[in-house]
Amino acid sequence: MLELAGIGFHYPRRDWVFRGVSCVLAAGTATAVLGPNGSGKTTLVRCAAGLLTPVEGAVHGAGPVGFVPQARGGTFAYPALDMVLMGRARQVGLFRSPSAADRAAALQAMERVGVAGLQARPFPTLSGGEQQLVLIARAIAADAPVLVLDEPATGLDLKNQARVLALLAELASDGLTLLLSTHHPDHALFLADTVLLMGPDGVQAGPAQQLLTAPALSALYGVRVSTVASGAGPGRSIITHYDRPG
Ligand SMILES: Nc1ncnc2c1ncn2[C@@H]1O[C@H](COP(=O)(O)OP(=O)(O)OP(=O)(O)O)[C@@H](O)[C@H]1O
Repeated sequence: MLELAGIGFHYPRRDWVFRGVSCVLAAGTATAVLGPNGSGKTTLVRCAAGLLTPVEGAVHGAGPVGFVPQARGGTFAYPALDMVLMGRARQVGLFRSPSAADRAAALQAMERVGVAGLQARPFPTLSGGEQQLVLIARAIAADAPVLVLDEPATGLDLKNQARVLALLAELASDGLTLLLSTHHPDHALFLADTVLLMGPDGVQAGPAQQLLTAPALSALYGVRVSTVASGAGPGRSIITHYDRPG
């Protein structure tokens, strides 16, 4: 469980990114944050994960949070398995080496995400999508009751997007609390119980099925969007219409 209690944030000497965001994220549910580039999704999920301190309001949570950042290269050439083992820091403790059980948990997380075959590869030599999957495995290996993911599908092909969505749905049904930012309204429709829409007039929180409508998404992104019936998830998919100029 995680609660955002009236949180607001601005960077030093900058305008507010958002204010007054309140939302209760129950165990066993997924919450998706949507909004245009620069609307504050990363800032919000970093506040929720405890990586940034809100300027006003507070984040209440019980227990540790696993965090999946956006994959952006890597400075140190650790093997992918060692990257995932870093997720076990809480279990390993300071000044100790990972146990066989920690290595088994890391490997199991990599298998779940489908990247066990990459375990010996230096992290920076992996493709963007492969790095993203390894970072997801690292957060799963942490065994935290709350998982916060910043655009987890970025850089993933369609099959890996489907794999990650299915895995996240499974983790939510296992009882984890999930919070993710996404540029894919379809993913939010499939996965999320609750959405936070970061619009120019503030942040709207509510049930995904009520807020993810074609008019609301058209207004949020400033493009023509419609919904079609589909067999997947809640039975609706989102179509974006690309207009040629002239
Ligand atoms: N370290 C920082 N210092 C100052 N301003 C920042 C910093 N990080 C982000 N910002 C600004 O805060 C606002 C929100 O940024 P944020 O990265 O949270 O948006 P986002 O919705 O995640 O964007 P995107 O979809 O492009 O990833 C933007 O105007 C951005 O320029």
